[in-house]
Amino acid sequence: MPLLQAIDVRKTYHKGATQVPVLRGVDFSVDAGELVAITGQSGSGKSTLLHLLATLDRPDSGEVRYEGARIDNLRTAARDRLRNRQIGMIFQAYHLLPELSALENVLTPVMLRYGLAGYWRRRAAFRQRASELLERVGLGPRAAHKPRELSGGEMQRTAIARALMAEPKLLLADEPTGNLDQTTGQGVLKILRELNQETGLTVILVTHDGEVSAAADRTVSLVDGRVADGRLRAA
Ligand SMILES: Nc1ncnc2c1ncn2[C@@H]1O[C@H](COP(=O)(O)OP(=O)(O)OP(=O)(O)O)[C@@H](O)[C@H]1O
Repeated sequence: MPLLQAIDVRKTYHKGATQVPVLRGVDFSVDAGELVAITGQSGSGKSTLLHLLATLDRPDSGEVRYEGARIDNLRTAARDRLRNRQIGMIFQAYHLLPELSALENVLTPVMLRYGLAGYWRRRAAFRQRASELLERVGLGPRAAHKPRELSGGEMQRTAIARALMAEPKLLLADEPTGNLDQTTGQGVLKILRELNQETGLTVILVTHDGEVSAAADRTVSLVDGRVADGRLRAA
């Protein structure tokens, strides 16, 4: 069974009298352990699709399935639980909380999941894991820094550590290297690839960077609101 499936997913935006049909029947599936790149021209609907996969928005019709069960029609509480426990997300705008240190930002998913009392009981173990994740992305020495004291690449890596804190099975990333210079972007990509290989983390990332999609197992290309090809790359 695939980990994630989109079945005839459609989405049209309405702006006044104008209709913008973006997704016109998207079908694809991703198996556990894959690293898949979603590509397509600017405006082709990549971010829209990622938001639907992340249950941040709902399709007009069609289904999104996670481990075989529909997730496109979940109620808010169930959706929040799914996002908190199964799906990590990283965005181009890092959405770090400015008043918190890198370490505290990484800890926020477990605070949300377990509540402050629950967090407090297991605080030492959580802080240990958060520190290890920051080490993992090369930010051990920056743990106490606030976002404004971090570079773009460091903020992006903090966001990756945070996305992994709750041990998700699936990581969704919107242009994870988009704002970064080439070397830093390659570093971020390398981290995602290593996590994928070492822990079996499934990664779906949106990119318009050919180098990034070339590093993926497979590319899903959006053209005219549909998937153009699901070409398998040699391992
Ligand atoms: N909330 C919205 N209301 C109306 N139109 C929208 C909305 N969000 C996106 N669109 C339109 O939908 C289309 C797809 O947008 P989307 O952000 O999914 O594309 P993308 O492939 O991620 O683009 P890019 O590579 O430029 O980030 C665009 O034409 C955009 O103008």
